[in-house]
Amino acid sequence: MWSVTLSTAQTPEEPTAEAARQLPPATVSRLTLYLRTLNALLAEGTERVSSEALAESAGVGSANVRKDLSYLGSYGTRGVGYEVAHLSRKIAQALGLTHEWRVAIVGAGNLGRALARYAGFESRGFDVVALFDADQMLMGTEIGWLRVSDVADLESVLAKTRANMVVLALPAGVAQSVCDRVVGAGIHSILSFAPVALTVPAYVNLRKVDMATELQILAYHAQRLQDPRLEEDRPGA
Ligand SMILES: NC(=O)c1ccc[n+]([C@@H]2O[C@H](COP(=O)([O-])OP(=O)(O)OC[C@H]3O[C@@H](n4cnc5c(N)ncnc54)[C@H](O)[C@@H]3O)[C@@H](O)[C@H]2O)c1
Repeated sequence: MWSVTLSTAQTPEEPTAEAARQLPPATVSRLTLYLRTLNALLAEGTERVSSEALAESAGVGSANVRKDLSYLGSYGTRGVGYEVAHLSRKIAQALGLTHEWRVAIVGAGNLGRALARYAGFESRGFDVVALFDADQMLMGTEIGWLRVSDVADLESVLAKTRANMVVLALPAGVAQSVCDRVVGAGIHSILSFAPVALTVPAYVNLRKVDMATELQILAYHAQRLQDPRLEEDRPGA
């Protein structure tokens, strides 16, 4: 499962009580939201932000913000709030975004192509460095600023491009065997869109994106809100 180990020994500002601290998964998710907001504030030259303003823009409660940021040793100052640039740096550090993340996408179909063309990854710290497929018709074609590489050369291209993260945008039937090769090539961070359970060694971080499951969860909540027996659960009730 995804987890972030926060090293606390990097700068004098980090808490020193523990060598490393694991952030709760919900905190990790919210930190990404705060970071997006903070980066927008930085871009417009805002220097300080209150926990209330940060909470509102991230769509969470301000108590959550204070708790989440306290894991990072950032407590803000009453009446003054948080310093935007400092907090943005701290969150990026906690999320490992100060590392160089070089992402390879395997599968240059509808999804892989859309991901390869998406310009928004770079600004969030992820360089897409390679795109693979098995279809010989696609070899060498340009998608975004990448040329499709043959998956037969997976290991050598991953090494040459210094990729350290892989996205699998493959049919379910081939995902495990490609995943095994990716792990064998030394990649420890994998994001899979394939609708299949993949097995990886314990030292590999595997995340699965399943939009259909998310939609089902949304449908469940929508249906609950329509149930007359649950009147009191409705917003504004
Ligand atoms: N999780 C989600 O929310 C979500 C959303 C959309 C699609 N998907 C899944 O993502 C995957 C890709 O979807 P798509 O619409 O792009 O499919 P697609 O059929 O358009 O693309 C799949 C690509 O994988 C390539 N491929 C097949 N075997 C390969 C191999 N061994 N090595 C490298 N490339 C290989 C094919 O040539 C093709 O270009 C599917 O499994 C789909 O179910 C998931």
